[in-house]
Amino acid sequence: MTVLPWRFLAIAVFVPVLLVIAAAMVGANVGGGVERTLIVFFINLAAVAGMGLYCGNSGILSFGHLSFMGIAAYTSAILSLPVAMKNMTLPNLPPVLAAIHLDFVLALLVAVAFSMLVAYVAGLVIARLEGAAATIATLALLIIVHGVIIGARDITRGSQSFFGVPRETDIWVAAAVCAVALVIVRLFRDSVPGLKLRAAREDLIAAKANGIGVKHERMLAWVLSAGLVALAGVALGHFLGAFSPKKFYFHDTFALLAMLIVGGMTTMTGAVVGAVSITLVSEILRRLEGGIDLFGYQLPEVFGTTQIGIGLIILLVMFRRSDGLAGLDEWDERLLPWLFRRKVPEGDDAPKLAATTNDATLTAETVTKRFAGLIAVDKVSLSLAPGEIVGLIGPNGSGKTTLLNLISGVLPATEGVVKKGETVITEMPAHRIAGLGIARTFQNIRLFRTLSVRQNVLAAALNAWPKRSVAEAEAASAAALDWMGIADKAEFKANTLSYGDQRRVEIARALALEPDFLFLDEPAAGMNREETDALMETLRKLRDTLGLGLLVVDHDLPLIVRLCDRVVVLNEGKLIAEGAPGDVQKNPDVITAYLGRKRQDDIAA
Ligand SMILES: Nc1ncnc2c1ncn2[C@@H]1O[C@H](COP(=O)(O)OP(=O)(O)OP(=O)(O)O)[C@@H](O)[C@H]1O
Repeated sequence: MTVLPWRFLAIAVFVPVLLVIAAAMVGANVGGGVERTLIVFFINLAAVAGMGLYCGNSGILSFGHLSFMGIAAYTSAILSLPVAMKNMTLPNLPPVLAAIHLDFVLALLVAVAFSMLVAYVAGLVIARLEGAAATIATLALLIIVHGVIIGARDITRGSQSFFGVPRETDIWVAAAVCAVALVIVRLFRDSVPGLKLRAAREDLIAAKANGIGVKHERMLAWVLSAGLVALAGVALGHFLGAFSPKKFYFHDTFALLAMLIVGGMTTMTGAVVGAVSITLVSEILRRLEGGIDLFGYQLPEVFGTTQIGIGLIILLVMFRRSDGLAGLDEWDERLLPWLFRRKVPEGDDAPKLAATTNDATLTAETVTKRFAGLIAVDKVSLSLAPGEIVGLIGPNGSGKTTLLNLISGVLPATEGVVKKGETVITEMPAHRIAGLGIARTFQNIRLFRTLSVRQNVLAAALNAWPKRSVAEAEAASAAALDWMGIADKAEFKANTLSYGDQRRVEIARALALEPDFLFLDEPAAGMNREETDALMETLRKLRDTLGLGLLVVDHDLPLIVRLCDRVVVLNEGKLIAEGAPGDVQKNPDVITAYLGRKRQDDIAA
């Protein structure tokens, strides 16, 4: 399922496919060295794009993908080797394998499927890991697979060259492999799992708090990307005709990673730019490495020039453009931005957020949170009814944000129970709690910074429960943006907006989940008085129109007093007062603890 209309994506993939076909035609006509270089280029590009599908969308760099290239190349080679040849070169091959002889296409399909199966098994561990741990695990995978290939001598000829592989990869096969990889990578980026993964890549905590659980999406990206790299591996094996395990180890991992990093690993465009740049630079440096004649002066051979040169290019790109030469946008997003502008119906046809039908109360019963020696929240009980606006106040460090984190599942409670109606949600992961209709914003704005405003909100809207279609989620997103008055900024990147607008996007993102309860952590921070008043008006309207229960944390006391039906006061993790804003304001404990003696005098005056 894609989050962009198919006709847009058709344009986005049509151009690169056309370029691949054009390049293949040139290569086929010119022949010789150019054709060979182009074949290798297509195969490398397919592999880099495949790696980018996982690395770019998840934000996790992988050192392990060459293992899938190796697994696929060996599998396809063994399956397609003629039986007589196998008897001669692999006398100890298990009988089942010795008797099999598949044609190229069938061998390719089996090899890719087998590689994806291995990826799935490895993914049970790797796809659950985050950040550096995941990257290191992929490195371990590369080493393990390399060891297995060398160790399985009867099947792979160990570290010796595996030869006699039918040479089936011509320029058209390589071009087809490349085109398939580019199309799948581009489509995945704007698929529902692709958008969720990219959101989680930008901010995992915010993603979870907006209902985005990425376990399945990460596994899907891992297995799909392994499949594409495997496809490239089969093509490579049947192009070379002979290879050894070192072809699928560190040296080539470095070369492909260089393409990925230099081009930019988050896009298909980046894969193309990276593959073109590194191929060109490698070709030039390789010639230099062998020593060249420069205007009659013979330059000496300098071994290692290619590696050093590529290393320097990586350094330079990281220094000047850390997102890679192609940046974070696809070519179509950059050159054809009008493709992505959406017309939202207006007037009576304008999309609307549905009013909540929830009648369950949210309750926290004696919840406690201990951080090592510190008790941040100490046996606090709190309730929030549908349609109620509750203010949560207290001095700095009194435990307000921690309490929101406990109820929304961002932090596990040390003790206590949180329930929505009769449903206990204390042990639930944050994304499931969000799916149950409990949405929130953060004190330190947590947007998916490099995604557009529309994508930020849509990524959340897709997780509302019961499940809805992309069109319904888009309608909810448009309505949420309209509520917060930022519909006209839908195509802006979130990190380009003003502070106030970023806060509004965060609220719109939470609203797009069509929640029953909404927690706002300092929603007016950074807004001027006019903006704060407008926000208050919107929040009140949200309650009146949609029936939401709102829990608002803010240091702006006039806002809290004017907005809230009830106020809860924390001090040093303990609940010290609760009641109508007017009563709480006069409570001596609150005045002492929260406002201090000086303000006490001010208020009395
Ligand atoms: N992850 C954490 N690890 C250790 N201590 C923490 C953690 N999060 C919060 N604390 C501590 O818990 C206490 C309560 O912090 P919390 O952020 O909930 O207060 P707050 O009332 O929201 O403060 P503020 O108004 O300044 O945002 C503070 O002493 C804080 O330092």
